[in-house]
Amino acid sequence: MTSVLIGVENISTPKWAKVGRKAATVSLGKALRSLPEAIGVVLRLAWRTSPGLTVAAGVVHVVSGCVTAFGLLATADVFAALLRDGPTPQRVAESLPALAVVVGSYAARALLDTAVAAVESSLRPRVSRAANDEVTAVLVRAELLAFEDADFRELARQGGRHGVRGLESSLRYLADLVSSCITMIAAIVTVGLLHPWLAPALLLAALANAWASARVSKLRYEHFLDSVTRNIRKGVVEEVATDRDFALERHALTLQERLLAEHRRIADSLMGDEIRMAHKTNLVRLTGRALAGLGTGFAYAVLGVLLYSGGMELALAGTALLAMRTGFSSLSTTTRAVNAIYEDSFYIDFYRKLLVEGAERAQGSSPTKAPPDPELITLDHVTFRYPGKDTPALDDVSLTVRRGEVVALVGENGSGKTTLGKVLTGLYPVDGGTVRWDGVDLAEADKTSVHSSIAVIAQDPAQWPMTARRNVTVGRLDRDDDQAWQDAVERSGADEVLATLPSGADTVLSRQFNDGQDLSGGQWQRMGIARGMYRDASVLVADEPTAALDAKAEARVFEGLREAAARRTTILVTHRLANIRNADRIVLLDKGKIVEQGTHEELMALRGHYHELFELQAAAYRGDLLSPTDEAA
Ligand SMILES: Nc1ncnc2c1ncn2[C@@H]1O[C@H](COP(=O)(O)OP(=O)(O)OP(=O)(O)O)[C@@H](O)[C@H]1O
Repeated sequence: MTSVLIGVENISTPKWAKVGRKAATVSLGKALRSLPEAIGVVLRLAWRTSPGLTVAAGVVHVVSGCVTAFGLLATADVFAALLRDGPTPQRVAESLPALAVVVGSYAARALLDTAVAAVESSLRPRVSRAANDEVTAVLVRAELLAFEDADFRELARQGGRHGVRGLESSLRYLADLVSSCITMIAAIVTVGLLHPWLAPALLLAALANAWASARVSKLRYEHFLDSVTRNIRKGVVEEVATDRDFALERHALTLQERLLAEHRRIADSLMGDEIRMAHKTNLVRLTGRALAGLGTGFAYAVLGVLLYSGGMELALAGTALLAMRTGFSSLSTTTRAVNAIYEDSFYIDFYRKLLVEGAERAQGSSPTKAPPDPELITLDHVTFRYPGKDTPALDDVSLTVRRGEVVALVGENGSGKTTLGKVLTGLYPVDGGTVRWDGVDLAEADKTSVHSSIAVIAQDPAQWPMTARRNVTVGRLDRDDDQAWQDAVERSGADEVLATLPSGADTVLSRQFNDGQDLSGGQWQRMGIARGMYRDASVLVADEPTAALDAKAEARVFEGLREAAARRTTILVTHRLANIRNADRIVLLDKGKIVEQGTHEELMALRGHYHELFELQAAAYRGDLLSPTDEAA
C-alpha cells in the first residue's frame, strides 16, 4: 500500500492561485483587454527606473518600425519601375532612386537594431533590479505575522520568482510588439490600398494565429495552476529528502528510499500532466496554423483571381505580394509578442498582488512612540489567533507586569506561553483587547519604537552567518561596549564556546564561508543568550533559554538573568519549574487562558495544577515512582 508520507495528498490551493484560476477562466476577449494593464505595470516600472531610456527605447522602436514600413513602400516603387512598359535599361535606371531608398532603409534598420540592443541592454537590467528591489523591500518591511501565513509566503515565492521574470520578458516582447505592429499596419494598409479584399484575408490569418497563441497560453497557465499544489508538495518532499536538517533522522529512520519513492510519485504525476498539456497545446497550434494557412491561401487566391480577371496590374501584384509576405512575418512576430505578454501578464499579476499585499502587511510607522523603559505592561482581555486558525492561541488574557518583576510563564505544550511573550512585546498584533505599555496602546504605537526596547532569547536562536563576535553584538549594532560584551559572553557561557573556536570571536559561524565553523545546539543557544544579554533591553523575553544547556551552564544563565532583572521587565518561559521558584510571579496557562498565578509558595499552597506539575518534576528528581494519576488522586 502506498500511503502519503509527507503532508497530505491534497494541500489547499493558495488564495492567490484561486484568484488566478478565476482570471484563467474569463473569456479570451476579456483576458486580452487586461493586457494593457500588464503593459502599464511594465512601462511604469521602466519609467520610474529611467525615464530617459524608456523614451529612447520607445523612439528607436517606433523609428525602426517606420523605417521598415518605409523600406516596404520603396520596394513597391522598385517593382513598379521595373515592371513598367519600356526598354529594360531605362526601367532599371528609373528604379534606381527607389532602390537607393531600399538600401538606405536596410542600412538604417541595421543601425537602429544596434541602437535598440544598446538601449534595451541598459534598460532591462535596471527594470529587473527595480522589480527585485521592490519585492525584497516589501518582504523585509512586512510585519512578523505575515511570515506565519503560508499563503503569503507562497505568494512571495511566486511573485518574486515568476513575477519578476515575467516583467523582464514582457519588456523584451513589448519592444518587439511596437516595431512589428508598425510594420504590420504598414503592410495591411499597403495591401488594403492595392485591393480592399486582400486586407481581410491577411487579418483572417492573423486572427487564427492570435486565437491559437492565446489558447495555448491559457492552457499553460491553467496547467501551472493545476500543478501549483503538487509542485509545493514536491518542493517539501525534496527538502525533506535532501536537506541537512533532516539528514540525521533520514538515515537513522532509514527513510531515504521511501522519500525517493514519494518524490518520484509526485514527479511522475506532474510529468504525466505536462505531457498531456503539451499534446493539447500542439493540437491547438495545429488548428491555428491550419486556419492561418486557409487565410493565407485565401489571400493568394484573391490575388490570383484579381490578376486573372485583370482587376490588378502585374506591377501592383508584385508589390501586393511583397507587402503580404512582410505582413505575414510581422503578424507572426506581433502574435508571438502579444501571446508572450498575455502569458506573462498572469505572473505580473502575482508580482502586483505581492506588492499590494506586502504594503498592507507592512510594519508601518506611527507618530506615537512607545515608552523606552515601561514601568507597567498591561494586557487587557487579549485574544490572539494565528492566521488561518479558528481556535485562539490566547483567549481573554489579562495580566499586569511591573518593571523589575520576573514573571515566569508555565504550562503544557501549546498552552500559549510563546505567543503571550510575542504579544506582550508587540511582535504580534492582538485580535481583541489591548496591550499597553504605561498606558500607550501597542496597536497604535510605532513598532520600531516598541521593538527597540525588547530583547527576545529564543529557544532556537537564529544562526547568523557572521563572526562569533558579530553574532553577539548584532543584538545592538549601534553599541560598542567591550565591558558589556565581556559580561554577556561570561553570563551566557558563550565564553567557553569562543575558547573552542580556531579564530576565537573572529571565527565565522557558517560553513558557507572559508574556515567557517558550525556549532552544536547548546553552543548556539549560548550565543543566542549572549546576544539577548548584550542587547540590554528594558523588556526581556527568554523563551526556554536553557533547554539545550548542560546543568552548569543553565545555573549560570539563570543567575545572570536574575542579576540583570532589577533594571528591566523579565518574562521567562520554561518547563523546568525548579529554575523559576524565585520568580516574582508564576503564571500558568492552559489552552490560551491564565488558570493560576502567584508566587511559587502561593501556587503550591493552592494545590492546583502548578502544584501537580511541580510535584511531578520534583518526584522525578527524588526518584519517587509517581505517576500523574497518583498525583492527581
Ligand atoms: N506559527 C503558528 N501558526 C499557527 N499556529 C501556531 C503557531 N505557533 C503556535 N501555534 C498554535 O498556538 C497555540 C499556542 O502555541 P505556543 O507556541 O504559544 O505554545 P507554548 O505554550 O509556547 O508551547 P510549547 O511549550 O510547546 O513551546 C498552539 O495551539 C499552537 O499550535
